[in-house]
Amino acid sequence: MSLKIKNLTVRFGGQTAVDDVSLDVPAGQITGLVGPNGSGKSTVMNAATGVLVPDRGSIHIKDKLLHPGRPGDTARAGLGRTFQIPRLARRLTVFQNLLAGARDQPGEQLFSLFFRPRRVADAERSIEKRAHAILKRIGLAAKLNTLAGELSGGQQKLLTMGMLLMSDCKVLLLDEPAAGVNPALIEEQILLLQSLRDEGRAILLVEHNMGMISRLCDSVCVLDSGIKIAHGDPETVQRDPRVIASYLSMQPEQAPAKSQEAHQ
Ligand SMILES: Nc1ncnc2c1ncn2[C@@H]1O[C@H](COP(=O)(O)OP(=O)(O)OP(=O)(O)O)[C@@H](O)[C@H]1O
Repeated sequence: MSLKIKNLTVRFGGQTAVDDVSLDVPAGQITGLVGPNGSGKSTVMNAATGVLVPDRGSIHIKDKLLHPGRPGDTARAGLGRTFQIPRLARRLTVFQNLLAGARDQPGEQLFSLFFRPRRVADAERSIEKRAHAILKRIGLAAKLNTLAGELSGGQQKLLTMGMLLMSDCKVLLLDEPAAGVNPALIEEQILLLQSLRDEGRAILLVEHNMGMISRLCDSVCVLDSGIKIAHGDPETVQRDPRVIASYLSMQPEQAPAKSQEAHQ
């Protein structure tokens, strides 16, 4: 299942945050979305998830046009996202957070709850089984009873990815999964993302960590002031003079070299 963003333009008042950006996020690939702070990456993500209605352009999943401003429809179509700051129920356990990530649980419907109790119990057992398998996969099996708020930042990010897997999202938008995460957990994230790609999921990865981008991405799209200035394989893009110029004009704390240091 692929994601296509066509001719996206988003304005905030007089400011154009994203200017006629088109982007394909194919199934079975990891597509990077990079650019200096304020270049429009989150705005693209917000338009793709349907929480933001663009001034122009359209979003398609598996060639089906999505109606802007209807995030519920977008989620049902199989798209899920994580955030720079993980959104979790911090006072629930890791396992409870995962269970909350499952969609279409029959126990949520009063009719099923009262008149089809066996079906509800069977569904709950299968959801719990899936949650255990996902816990293993994200490396948090030993933490199932830990409160989500007590996990490290990196573990919280792994948990939010696990929640997307609970709802079996086929298109994953990941917002800076490596930011503030220790190098050992970044390695776990990389292995997880490679396996998700190999399963045929489409992944859009927003990340300042250029080491992670180079290792993982099949292609990279670079934004600068809302404009797409380059798109291609990571090596070619990093040698592109417009990309170099764009990053050279960044503040030192945003520059890719710093992210690479954090990665090493
Ligand atoms: N809700 C909003 N209202 C007004 N301006 C906004 C809004 N959201 C974003 N912007 C502006 O749009 C531009 C693009 O912002 P955006 O957050 O998409 O960039 P970004 O590349 O994700 O940045 P960062 O790397 O810091 O997360 C910025 O100039 C920002 O100030």
